[in-house]
Amino acid sequence: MTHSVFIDGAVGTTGLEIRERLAGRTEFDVITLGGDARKDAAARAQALNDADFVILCLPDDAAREAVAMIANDRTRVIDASSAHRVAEGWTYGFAELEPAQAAAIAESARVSNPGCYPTGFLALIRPLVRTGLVPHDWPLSVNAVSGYSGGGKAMIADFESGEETTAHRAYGLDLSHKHLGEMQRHARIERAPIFQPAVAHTHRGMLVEVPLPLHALPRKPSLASIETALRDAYRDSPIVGLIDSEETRLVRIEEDAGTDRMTLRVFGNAELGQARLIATLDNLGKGAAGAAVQNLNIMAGIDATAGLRL
Ligand SMILES: NC(=O)C1=CN([C@@H]2O[C@H](COP(=O)(O)OP(=O)(O)OC[C@H]3O[C@@H](n4cnc5c(N)ncnc54)[C@H](OP(=O)(O)O)[C@@H]3O)[C@@H](O)[C@H]2O)C=CC1
Ligand SMILES: CC(=O)N[C@@H](CCC(=O)OP(=O)(O)O)C(=O)O
Repeated sequence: MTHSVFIDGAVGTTGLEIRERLAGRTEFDVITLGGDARKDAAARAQALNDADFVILCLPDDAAREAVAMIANDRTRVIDASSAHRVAEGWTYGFAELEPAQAAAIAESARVSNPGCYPTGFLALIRPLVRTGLVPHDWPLSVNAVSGYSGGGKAMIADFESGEETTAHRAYGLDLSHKHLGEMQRHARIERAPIFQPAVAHTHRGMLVEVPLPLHALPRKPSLASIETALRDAYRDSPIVGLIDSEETRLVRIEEDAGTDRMTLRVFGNAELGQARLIATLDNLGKGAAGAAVQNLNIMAGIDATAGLRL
């Protein structure tokens, strides 16, 4: 059976990456709009209603508009934007997050892709909260660096034109980044973490870190118990995995760039009771296009890893 898939925003950074992953897939008939039609309301409304699946690779407002244009009960939506990540009636499209999440995605008509930073943060923290090693009210923080493609076409142009020459810049300085809501909601914690994002002068890739003072946590978990909780959570995943970090001395932002996988590592100093958890992923891979294609596969009842770069 062939499913029709309309990519709205197909010439943007995320849209192009999804097209590459779906090229040559016989299960899907990919529809895109070219030229003036790609922003023409009537052409988009028709494509949105004709398709079995729609993948929205648009700014938030345009994504909300696109959803409002769907006037049938058949078309199923995957939204790559941040418009619906904590919205009523939407399933959070992070298949590995909870034991029943992939099944919920498979049944859903409205799936929201996670943000790239929350993908790293939640992968590290949710299993620790679920198992009680980190309490729901613990004051968490997350430090993260992204490649500049995380800012889409506009940021790519800034860095590649030479207008922005920095090696590394911190932002989100008002501590109100748009990813806070989904981090809090889906980690199931009582307060948003202190989030310290930055952009590096590299095209793609991410390094997301959560520091944990183990000595101060109520259960005083060991590094080994943190590692076990994470290993157990992703034991069956071909996409998210914990690697043994004993011999690791450096972690590069590009570690998983160009792939759709995510790698977790636990470092620490047992004597001081301190841990440093690190996730690496590609902002355009598991952070965007890889997750969208994974969700599409799951919703279509196909092997979740089909077409992914692992
Ligand atoms: N880049 C990343 O790493 C990630 C991005 N995302 C999210 O994915 C979405 C897309 O981001 P990204 O690909 O980076 O952004 P880009 O700016 O690269 O692409 C967005 C595309 O949407 C098009 N567009 C804008 N408004 C409309 C409209 N009204 N109708 C039709 N097309 C429209 C733009 O057209 P034009 O070409 O004319 O500007 C552009 O091609 C965003 O919501 C972003 O937040 C999510 C995770 C990671
Ligand atoms: C480097 C950079 O600017 N990154 C983007 C997030 C990219 C991402 O996850 O996209 P969503 O907009 O879909 O959440 C930012 O911080 O706003």
